[in-house]
Amino acid sequence: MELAGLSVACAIRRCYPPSDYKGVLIAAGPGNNGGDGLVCARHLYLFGYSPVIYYPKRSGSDLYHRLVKQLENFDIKFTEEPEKEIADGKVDQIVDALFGFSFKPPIRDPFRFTIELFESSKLPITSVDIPSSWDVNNGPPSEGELGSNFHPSVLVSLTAPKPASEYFKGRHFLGGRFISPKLAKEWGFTVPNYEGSDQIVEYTDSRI
Ligand SMILES: NC(=O)C1=CN([C@@H]2O[C@H](COP(=O)(O)OP(=O)(O)OC[C@H]3O[C@@H](n4cnc5c(N)ncnc54)[C@H](O)[C@@H]3O)[C@@H](O)[C@H]2O)[C@@H](O)CC1
Repeated sequence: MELAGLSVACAIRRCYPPSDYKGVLIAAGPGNNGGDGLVCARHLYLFGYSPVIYYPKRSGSDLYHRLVKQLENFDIKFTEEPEKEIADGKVDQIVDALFGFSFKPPIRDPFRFTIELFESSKLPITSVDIPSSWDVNNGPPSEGELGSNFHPSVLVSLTAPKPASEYFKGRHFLGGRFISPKLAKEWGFTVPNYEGSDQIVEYTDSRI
């Protein structure tokens, strides 16, 4: 989770630098995808961004309490009103860390509101592992359903791209520099040649 969140922060740093996109709203869901978002928020802060976190359904586990505590130690702000942060001009970009591969439709509250916010927003959005509301295998919901108009500008696939990424049209990165060649072979993944201290590789790159 730590390296996954760092990978996402590195992709954001490459696409949307803090000089132009300082204010970041991180929408964190109740599972591990949300945990990646919480870790990402901490790294974004350390990279010079001003993160604000919307985390409406908190996990009760100790790991998540500790992630929240680390954020509080940096005085990183939590909000219950992400739409107000956007309306007040405090947000230049959004991180979608609501759901990853364990999402099962239909979307339940309070997340319907968040997907509507994503769909109506003109701000750049980076999705963690899978765009939230998309099915891990079949991609975006059918036309007319909530989420069918949600098309983030950046996707950071973790460990390996999921089938849904074939429907994605923006900048696509692979992150998660923690898989051993042995495990990759067992599971049929391709591990790219991450350069130097890089945590991500972009899918236009011959190293993947
Ligand atoms: N290789 C791996 O397994 C890794 C996984 N990671 C992250 O873990 C994610 C998967 O994490 P999880 O399995 O915890 O699951 P998710 O974080 O994808 O989502 C599960 C949570 O979403 C809720 N949920 C599911 N469908 C819903 C719906 N329709 N409406 C409202 N709530 C809904 C569930 O109740 C559960 O709390 C990945 O996508 C990735 O982001 C990374 O941390 C790194 C490595």
